[in-house]
Amino acid sequence: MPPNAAEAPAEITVRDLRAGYGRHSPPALGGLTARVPRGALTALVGPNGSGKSTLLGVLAGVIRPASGTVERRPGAGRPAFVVQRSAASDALPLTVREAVAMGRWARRGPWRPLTRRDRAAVDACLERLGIRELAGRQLGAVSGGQRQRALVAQGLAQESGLLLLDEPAAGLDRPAQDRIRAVLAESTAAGTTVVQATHDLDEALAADHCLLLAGGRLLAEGPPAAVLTPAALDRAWAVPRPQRVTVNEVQAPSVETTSPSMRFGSEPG
Ligand SMILES: Nc1ncnc2c1ncn2[C@@H]1O[C@H](COP(=O)(O)OP(=O)(O)OP(=O)(O)O)[C@@H](O)[C@H]1O
Repeated sequence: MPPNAAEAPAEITVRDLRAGYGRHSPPALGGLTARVPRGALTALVGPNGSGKSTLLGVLAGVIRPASGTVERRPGAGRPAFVVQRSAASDALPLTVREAVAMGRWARRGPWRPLTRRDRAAVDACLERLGIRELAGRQLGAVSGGQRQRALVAQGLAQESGLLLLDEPAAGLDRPAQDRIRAVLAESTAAGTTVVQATHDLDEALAADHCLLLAGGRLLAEGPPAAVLTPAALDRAWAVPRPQRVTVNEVQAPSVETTSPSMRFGSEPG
C-alpha cells in the first residue's frame, strides 16, 4: 500500500465520463471525473443507483462510455472484474475449482489445458478464500456466500494488476467478510490496484482511498475518513437521481427518500 494513496501515481484517470444504458434511460454517470491511485484499495461509496456498478463496468471495459475519457496506466493489462453474486449464473455446470480455474483463461485462453503453475495459482486462490474443501462441489450447489467467495477467488486467479469488485462482501458472514478484507489488503500490498463498491462504511473507512458518488457524479474523493463525513453522506443521500428529459416534458427531480443503509462503526446497529 502506498504511504499516501492521494500521492500515489494514478492507475486510472477518468474525465467527464458519461455512460448509461441507452437513449431511453437516464444517464447512469453524468460527467464523472476521478482518479484511482495505483497499488491502493479504493472504495466506491454512494446510494443505490448512484453509478458505482456502472463505473466498475466502464473501468472493466464491459460498458462503453458515451463520452469522456478513461486513461489507464501505460502498459496495464486486462482488469479482473468480480461481479455481484446475483449476476452470476447458478445454472452453470461447473465445480467451484473449475469456476476459479476460469480466471486463468484471461492468460491462457478459454478451454486451454492448465499448466502446473495455473493449477498452483488456482489452489492458492481456493486456499486464500477458505473454500478449498468445496473445490469439487458444483458451483450451483454451494451457498450464496460460498459462491461469492469462489467468484472473488476467480478474480484473484487472473493475477491482474487491476482488480474490480462489485460489493464482494455483501451478504457474507463476518469471518468471510474479514477474509475478503484481508485478501484485498494482501493484494494491494503486493502492488495490485483494487477498486471495490461497498455499502459497508467500516469497509470503506478501511480503504486507502474513497470515491463518494451521488447521482452519477463524484461528490468527493480522498482519504476515506476525510470523505465519509456525516455531512457528506447526508449530501450524497439527498442528491436527486438524474432524470430522463423528454420532448414537451421536463420531469421534476425526485429526491431519494430512503435513508442510507450505511452505518457508522460507533453507532448501534
Ligand atoms: N441494466 C440497466 N438498464 C438500465 N438502467 C440501468 C441498468 N443498470 C443500472 N441502471 C441505472 O443506472 C443508474 C446507476 O446504476 P448502478 O447500478 O450503476 O448504481 P449503483 O450505485 O451500483 O447501485 P447499487 O448500490 O444499487 O448497486 C441507476 O439509475 C440504475 O437504475
